[in-house]
Amino acid sequence: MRIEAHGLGKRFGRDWIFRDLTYAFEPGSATALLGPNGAGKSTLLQVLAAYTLPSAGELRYTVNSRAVRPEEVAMQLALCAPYLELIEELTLQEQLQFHTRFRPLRAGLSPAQLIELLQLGNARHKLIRDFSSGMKQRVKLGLALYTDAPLLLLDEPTTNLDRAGVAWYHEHVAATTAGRTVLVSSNVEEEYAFCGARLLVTDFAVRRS
Ligand SMILES: Nc1ncnc2c1ncn2[C@@H]1O[C@H](COP(=O)(O)OP(=O)(O)OP(=O)(O)O)[C@@H](O)[C@H]1O
Repeated sequence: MRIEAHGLGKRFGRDWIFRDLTYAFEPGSATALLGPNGAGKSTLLQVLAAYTLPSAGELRYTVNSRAVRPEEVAMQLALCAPYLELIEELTLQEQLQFHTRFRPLRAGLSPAQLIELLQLGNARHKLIRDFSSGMKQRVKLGLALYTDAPLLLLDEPTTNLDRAGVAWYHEHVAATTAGRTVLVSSNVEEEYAFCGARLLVTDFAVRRS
């Protein structure tokens, strides 16, 4: 997916979080959205995902030269973010089956195959509620990486992962990002090191005099 932002701005009340952001995110590129806590990385990600309306400027989305309306973007993206919840009352297998009723996985992958890729075969019948925070993060990441979508959004992707989990993340990011438009909102160098482009949100902050 190509995302073109022209003069993009977002404010909450009277406070501008960023302003005058003009940038093109290209298919096959991975971009890190960087900045200190509270800079507006997650807000920018949500505006680009068309989850939140911008306060100024325009966004244009295209997939294979076809224009995509903002309300259609949700079905073209895969997202892993701390504010996105799994369904605690389902088992892992039920969660993946539920997800694939609405969104297919890449390359015809089945929920059972994804459970193997997640290395969570022993937990397939366990309730998500009883998963550790690192196990939940691995499921959220696996669903985002392996959902068939041209836009992949990762917000603080290695949250709660141990060393083995971070290694799993690197292996599966490398296997799934080719050809997609990837945005990573992060403060942790090792989770966005693979990104070829960097966008510092504070470059678009509104200075107060
Ligand atoms: N719905 C909202 N209403 C009002 N202010 C908001 C809202 N969402 C975010 N903000 C404010 O916007 C600013 C940017 O927040 P955001 O979460 O985008 O930052 P961030 O760079 O992702 O931070 P972190 O690194 O801590 O995750 C913060 O000052 C935050 O309080």
